[in-house]
Amino acid sequence: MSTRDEMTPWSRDEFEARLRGLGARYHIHHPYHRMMHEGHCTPEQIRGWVINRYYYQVSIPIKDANVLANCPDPEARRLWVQRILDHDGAEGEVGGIEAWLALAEACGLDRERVASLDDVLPGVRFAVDAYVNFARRSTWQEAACSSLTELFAPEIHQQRLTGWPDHYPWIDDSGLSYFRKRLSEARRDVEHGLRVTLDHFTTRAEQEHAMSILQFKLDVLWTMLDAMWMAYVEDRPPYHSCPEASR
Ligand SMILES: O=C(O)c1cc(C(=O)O)c2c(n1)C(=O)C(=O)c1cc(C(=O)O)[nH]c1-2
Repeated sequence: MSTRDEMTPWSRDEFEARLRGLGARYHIHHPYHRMMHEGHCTPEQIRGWVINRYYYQVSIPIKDANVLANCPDPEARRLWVQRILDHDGAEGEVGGIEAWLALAEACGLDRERVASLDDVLPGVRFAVDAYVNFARRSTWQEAACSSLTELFAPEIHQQRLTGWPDHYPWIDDSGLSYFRKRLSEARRDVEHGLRVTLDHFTTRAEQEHAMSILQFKLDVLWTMLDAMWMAYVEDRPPYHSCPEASR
C-alpha cells in the first residue's frame, strides 16, 4: 500500500463497515457467552455473571455523566442524558439498574448482596473502571465512539430472550425484561453514537484512532468475561492458590 493510500480517508460507508467489522471480536464469541447461549451454564455460573455484570450496569450512568461533563454541545447533551435516565429510571419508570436487580432476584440472588458489590471480581472492576476512566479523560466524541459496541448488543440480548426460557427454566421470565428493554434503547443509542463518530473522525488518522477506541472497548468486555471464566468455570478465583489466604 502506498503512503498516499495510507493517508486517504475511508469513505463514510467504508469507515462504518470497518467499525462494524470489529463485531467479529464482540464478547458474543467469548467462551463464557457461548456456553451461556448453548445452555451449558450451571446456575452458579449464571449467577456469577449476573453479580459481576451488575457492576457494569451501575457504572454505565457514571460513564455517561462523564461524557456529559465533557460535552459543550447542548443538542448532543440533550440526546445523551437519556442514557442516564434509561439506567437510573425516569420518574415513574423502572430503569435498567432496577431491572437488573429484578434479574438477579429471578436468578435466586439476594438483591442487597448484589447491590453491595461485595462479590464483584477484581478483574471485572478493573475492566469496568478503565471504561469509566476512559470517558472521564477523553473527548465526548471519543467516548461516544467507545459506546459503539452497542452496535452488536441487540443480537446478544435477543439470543438471551430466545434461549434462556428453554435452557434455564429456573429463571423466572419476569427477570428477562432488562434484555427486552435494551433491544430498542441500544438501537437508538448507536444511531446517535454512530452519527457522532462518522461526523467527527474524518481524516484517515482520526478514523484509525476511532478503530482503536472501539478495540479498547472490546477489550473491556472480553476481559470482564475472562475474569469470570477463571472464577466460575476454572474454579480459580483470585488467591485460590495462596495456602494461607482466606477471603
Ligand atoms: O449485555 C451485553 O452484552 C451488553 C453489552 C453492552 C456493550 O456492548 O457495551 C452494553 C449492554 N449490554 C447494556 O445493557 C448497556 O446498557 C450498555 C451501555 C453501553 C455503553 O457502552 O454505553 N454498553 C452497553
